[in-house]
Amino acid sequence: MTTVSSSPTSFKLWLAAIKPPMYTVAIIPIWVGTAVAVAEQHLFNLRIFSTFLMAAILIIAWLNLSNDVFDSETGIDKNKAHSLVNLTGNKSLIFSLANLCLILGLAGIVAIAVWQQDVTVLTLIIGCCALGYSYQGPPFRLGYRGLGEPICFLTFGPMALAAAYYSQTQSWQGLLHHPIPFLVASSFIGISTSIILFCSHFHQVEDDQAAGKRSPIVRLGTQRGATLLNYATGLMFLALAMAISLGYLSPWVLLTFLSLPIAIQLCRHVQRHHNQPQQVSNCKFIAVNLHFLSGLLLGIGLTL
Ligand SMILES: C/C(=C\COP(=O)(O)OP(=O)(O)O)CCC[C@H](C)CCC[C@H](C)CCCC(C)C
Ligand SMILES: O=C(O)C1=CC(=O)c2ccccc2C1=O
Repeated sequence: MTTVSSSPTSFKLWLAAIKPPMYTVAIIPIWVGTAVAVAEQHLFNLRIFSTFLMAAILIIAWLNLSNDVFDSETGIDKNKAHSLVNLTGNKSLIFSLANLCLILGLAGIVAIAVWQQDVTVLTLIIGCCALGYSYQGPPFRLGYRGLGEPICFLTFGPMALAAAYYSQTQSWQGLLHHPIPFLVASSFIGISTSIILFCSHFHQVEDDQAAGKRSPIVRLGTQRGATLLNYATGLMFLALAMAISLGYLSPWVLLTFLSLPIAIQLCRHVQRHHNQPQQVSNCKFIAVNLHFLSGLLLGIGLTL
């Protein structure tokens, strides 16, 4: 078990275990789902938005803390010094903290349901959490079968954006009349979030194989994984460009293309280092930068 000291290395390990940049995955779907509502219905409720944002951050904290707990049970994290379970040596403490985050996060969503007298948002978010659990928790552990990316697409894309949209509008009317902006925006965010998860597998092939985890990179190999990353990234921006040129999205959405250099940096980096675990290990954080900047700009573009 790793001993906890107060050296700079230990500080870095704690930072890597807590993963502050990863919390942007909670912010962006709420931001973009709300932006679609603002663009279509000219509605914005700050109390609902800020409550939803805090609840989403707590749900991501649950997801990450419980991931370390469940992974400690399969042995997949035995070489991972920046696992919170390895750092503290106290699995039940981390599990209790995870459950506290989930309860507080869901309490925020329940508050929205009570204020609005409507359980639609709560139902969608409970669905997201159940799918998040099925990714990593027993007896499902669907991530071990390579199903993480489709789950990630569905939950962080259409489901989370629909929940954020509905929390502002309390109606599906606008979406039913003009579904294209929602479909394009939610696919964009679904793909960019799945790219983060996809990139997190490149440097872990050996540990994943040893623990019986059939991640997409274990299944495809790193070279084909790098090629698939190019296609997924290209598709994301191509769909956006088509929706803008066909007049479904405002030209302001072109602002999103300011994040294209990060997409190019990510694809080049992975193409060059896909089979060098040490060098490719930071690609997940390039993917986080791409997801954050593109999502931020997409939300701004939609509301202008
Ligand atoms: C915990 C996740 C990935 C870590 O996976 P892995 O074990 O391979 O990595 P480590 O090496 O770091 O251990 C993310 C998994 C995401 C999951 C497929 C879907 C989660 C859905 C969320 C609950 C949705 C929340 C929506 C929110 C905005 C309200
Ligand atoms: O620790 C990780 O690798 C991830 C954590 C996380 O919360 C997340 C959320 C959405 C997509 C990917 C990821 C991770 O890869």
